[in-house]
Amino acid sequence: MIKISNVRKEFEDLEVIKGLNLHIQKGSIYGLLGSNGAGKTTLLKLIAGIYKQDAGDILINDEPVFENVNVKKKLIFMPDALYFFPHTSIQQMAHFYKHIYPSWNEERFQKLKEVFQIDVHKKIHRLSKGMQRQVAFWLAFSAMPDVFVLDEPLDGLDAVMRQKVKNLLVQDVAEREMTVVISSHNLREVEDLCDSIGIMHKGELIIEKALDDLKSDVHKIQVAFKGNVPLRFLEGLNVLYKEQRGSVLLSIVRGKEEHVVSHVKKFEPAIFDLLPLTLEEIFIYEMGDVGYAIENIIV
Ligand SMILES: Nc1ncnc2c1ncn2[C@@H]1O[C@H](COP(=O)(O)OP(=O)(O)OP(=O)(O)O)[C@@H](O)[C@H]1O
Repeated sequence: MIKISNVRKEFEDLEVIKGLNLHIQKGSIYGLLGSNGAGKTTLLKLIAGIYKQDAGDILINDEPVFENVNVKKKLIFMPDALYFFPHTSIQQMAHFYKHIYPSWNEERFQKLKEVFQIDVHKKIHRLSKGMQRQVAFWLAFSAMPDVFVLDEPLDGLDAVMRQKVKNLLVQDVAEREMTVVISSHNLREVEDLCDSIGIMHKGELIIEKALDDLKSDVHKIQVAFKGNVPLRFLEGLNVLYKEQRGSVLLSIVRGKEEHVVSHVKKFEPAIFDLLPLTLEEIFIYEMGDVGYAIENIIV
């Protein structure tokens, strides 16, 4: 669906995207994570055809996106800083969208009044930040895009509205295979929503995996032994991090769960817990691996 091959982008001699490759399946919700300044917004703007890459290809359904009306009429980009025409009402903006997006669904726009409950005659620039964000979603969902690219989209929405918007997103993915690319620093939200994850750092994609694979590959283990930790205990494990807290040894290990469990049990620990890592913990570990670490990653 979305295919990015060897893409590079520079701003004034600063290489912001460094030969990046990415493949996003149709009907997938792809979460783009990364450190500040990693290049996420730049990448999203390249995918949306707002920026032109200096090298490489960006294809949506096998067509280049930049200055391609055919692709852009089926794609919506929601930036982190929203922009609406000044002095325009929701109704007028809907009218504008109707002429831009051939798949605009007026019935859906009317129906979504029940969800968003804002007077369509209100001038958008007079609404609160969160309400403006609601209007952006309202218009986007009514335009029925095939591809929805969102940069930090849920910021500013209250918890109830966040849930409603997430439900609408998931519904569009399930019912008509909309493809979603979403960047966020809220990892819990990404964990709820996304099926695939890409982690960026300094213009590169350092990890790209299905969320389930990412989570089943790394574990947190807590063990305690009657005496000292047996000498060869850690040797058979792929240890990413370890920390002794009193008699308990906490470690993060990579590998299949069955292998980890059978290895640990051979040493007959007095206490043994194997816990899944949250996406937040995986993110922090992976960033640590590329030199972007904090002191203590076990929480
Ligand atoms: N229009 C621009 N002109 C010059 N430099 C830019 C421009 N846009 C982005 N950059 C630079 O590109 C780098 C990546 O910025 P980008 O906004 O893509 O990062 P990000 O991953 O979205 O960051 P954050 O998580 O902090 O929002 C930064 O060093 C930024 O200063």
